[in-house]
Amino acid sequence: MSHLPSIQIGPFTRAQGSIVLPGSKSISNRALLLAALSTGTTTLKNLLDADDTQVMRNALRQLGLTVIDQADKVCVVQGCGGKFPIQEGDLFLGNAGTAMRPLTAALAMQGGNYRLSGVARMHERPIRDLVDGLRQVGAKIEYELAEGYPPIQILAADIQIKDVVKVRGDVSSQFLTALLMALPLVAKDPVRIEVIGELISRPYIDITLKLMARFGVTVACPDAQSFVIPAKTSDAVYKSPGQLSVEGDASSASYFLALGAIGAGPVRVLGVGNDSIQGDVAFADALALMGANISAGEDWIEVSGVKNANGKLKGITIDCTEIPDAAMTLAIAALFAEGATRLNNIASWRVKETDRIAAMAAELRKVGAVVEEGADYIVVNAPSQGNWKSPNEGIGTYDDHRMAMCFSLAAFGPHALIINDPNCVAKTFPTYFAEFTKVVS
Ligand SMILES: O=C(O)C1=C[C@@H](OP(=O)(O)O)[C@@H](O)[C@H](O)C1
Ligand SMILES: C=C(OP(=O)(O)O)C(=O)O
Repeated sequence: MSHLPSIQIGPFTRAQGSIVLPGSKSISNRALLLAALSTGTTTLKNLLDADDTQVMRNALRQLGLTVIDQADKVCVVQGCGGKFPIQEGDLFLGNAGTAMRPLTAALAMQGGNYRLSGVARMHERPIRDLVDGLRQVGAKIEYELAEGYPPIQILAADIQIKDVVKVRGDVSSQFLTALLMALPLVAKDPVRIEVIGELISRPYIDITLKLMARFGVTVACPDAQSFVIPAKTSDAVYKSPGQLSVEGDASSASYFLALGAIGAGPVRVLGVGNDSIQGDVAFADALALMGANISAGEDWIEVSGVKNANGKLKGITIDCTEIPDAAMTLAIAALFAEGATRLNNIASWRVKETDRIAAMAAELRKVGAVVEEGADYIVVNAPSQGNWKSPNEGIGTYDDHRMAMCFSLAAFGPHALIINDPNCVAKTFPTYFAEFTKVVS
């Protein structure tokens, strides 16, 4: 997508309306890979159409899969029964963690030769814990540039499955997700994956387990740190469920829910609700703690203003380990809150699309907020009366879709705001600004 240098938006005072959410990135990329690895044909409905899912689809096509995009966000995948038709390739995976990490593990099980690379930032995002996990079962993986980071080369190897595979879970949950999805391809006997140390972003593991179950593989969880993959009973482990509907993206929902609170609402998101399998729906609970008026049904959530007597949100202290992505939206909601908002346990922000703690602190300060940042936390105090600013150079977005989407909400301050490189939203939500414009005034 072409990159618009910048846009000017706001100032806005009202937000009202409803939005049909694009499909969940996390569910879309898992479903694409599992459909590719399974026997049978899978029709995926409401698949996210964005950069992250495009690189996954392209990679699968390069590996010899038939992946057909149809009208109305339907995508049909013909599964290969576990063995990719093409056993070599040079795959470009952009900045999609949900493509890079799971594909690394699935390809390491294939016995072929592959190279995986991405954009410059992807080459600064860690993958060592996953590679260490895969090496325990005999995978041959080499780092092309810096040790511990993509690009990587996967070399043909004889996979020797072990009873126990250990993986660290404190840098990214995507390493465990990748092992969970890949090891059933080779498990002649049950394999136990043991998580060493803390497991962050746990709700994403639950998404993985639920989707694997939809494709016929049930993982047992004897305790919070252990996952037992069953022995494969036939050559093809994953079986297509036929059809799968992708929920709306709960992280994308967070911007509109926050709008409903700061712009009086009501703003309703359609596509996620009480029945969601995504951890980021808990963002609505965090917003409720700040004083927002929330209601929800099976597949919708609505926010209509704030119930606090002074009509303002109030600052909270909250552990964000389970909602790393939506937590960024809390940092922006803090601009409209009375009292400090402290987000704890967000160390993983530093290894995502950009160093999100540093980026968030720098740009929040530009609009006048008083910010304290630490290794794994951020404290945000709203600009005091008369101290809101609108930087002439614009708000930097650091090629991070969430920075652009978050800072669109800062246009509810007293000034118009320039957002630089707004098209970086294409990673997960290409139509974000068009949808945003429909609900704000
Ligand atoms: O597995 C997933 O779909 C994701 C896991 C999370 O990453 P970490 O586990 O690295 O926190 C999240 O931030 C990312 O956007 C999507
Ligand atoms: C961290 C994110 O992406 P990724 O899937 O690339 O890790 C994100 O979307 O906020």
